[in-house]
Amino acid sequence: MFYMSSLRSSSFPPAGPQKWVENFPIADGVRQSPIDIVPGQASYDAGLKPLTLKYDPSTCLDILNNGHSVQVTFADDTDSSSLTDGPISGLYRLKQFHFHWGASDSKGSEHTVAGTKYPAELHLVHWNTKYTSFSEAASKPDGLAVVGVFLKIGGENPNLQKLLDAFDTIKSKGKQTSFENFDPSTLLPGCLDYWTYDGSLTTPPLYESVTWIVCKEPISTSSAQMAKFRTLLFSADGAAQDCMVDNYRPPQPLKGRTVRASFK
Ligand SMILES: NS(=O)(=O)c1cccc(F)c1F
Ligand SMILES: [Zn+2]
Repeated sequence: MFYMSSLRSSSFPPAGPQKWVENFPIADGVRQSPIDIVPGQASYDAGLKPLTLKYDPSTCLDILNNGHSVQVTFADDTDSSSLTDGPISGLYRLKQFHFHWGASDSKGSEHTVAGTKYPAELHLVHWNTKYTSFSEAASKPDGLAVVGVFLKIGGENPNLQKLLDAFDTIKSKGKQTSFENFDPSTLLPGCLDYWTYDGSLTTPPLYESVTWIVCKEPISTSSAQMAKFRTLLFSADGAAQDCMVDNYRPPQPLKGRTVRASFK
């Protein structure tokens, strides 16, 4: 079960990342995410294949404020939107994508690159079809593969704008609206060079079930577009307004893990 409910007031999630270990002891586990990626310490692996991402826009269903992020959900009853190759074996189906961002443009990403924080990070969540569902896969060591894409401040991103235009209708926690025919590949960078390592969900229940695939090249967003993310609320309609910002977990200890690079 994701995002255990809590009696506390709304914040990312109920209590900050420093408190999660109380209810989720795996928070201090051996393969926690995110991490700081140090390019000079990554190992180039010539055996790593390029990513194969095949997304069918007709599988796009809706956009949701789940009280922790904005999430776009996909129909995952067929292989129409999938990830293959890269560091994984088999086929993983796209389930959802969501974002993490900061209260200002100086922070917001979960992974960092040699200590550099980006203003936001996109996560495309896929589950291993050797299992029967996302829920079954979510707790298995090879259950999930998440593609992470950094957002940097630059020109306005017209593809991202399609999402932002829906935000006024999903301002508060629990709001969702139909969102059809969106192609998530329009949010991918031109170059799909990546770093990969074994990690976890970055939010409770923090399952150590994720093969992380973090793209080296960021996509662009404007400062005005980042401001739009910050108009979303952690809080539900009628509750005191709690701006949805800083919904990122800071980097966690590497604990001896190797980060591999698909590029020299
Ligand atoms: N931030 S995250 O990509 O690790 C993530 C969060 C919630 C559910 C997930 F399946 C997931 F992968
Ligand atoms: Zn995420």
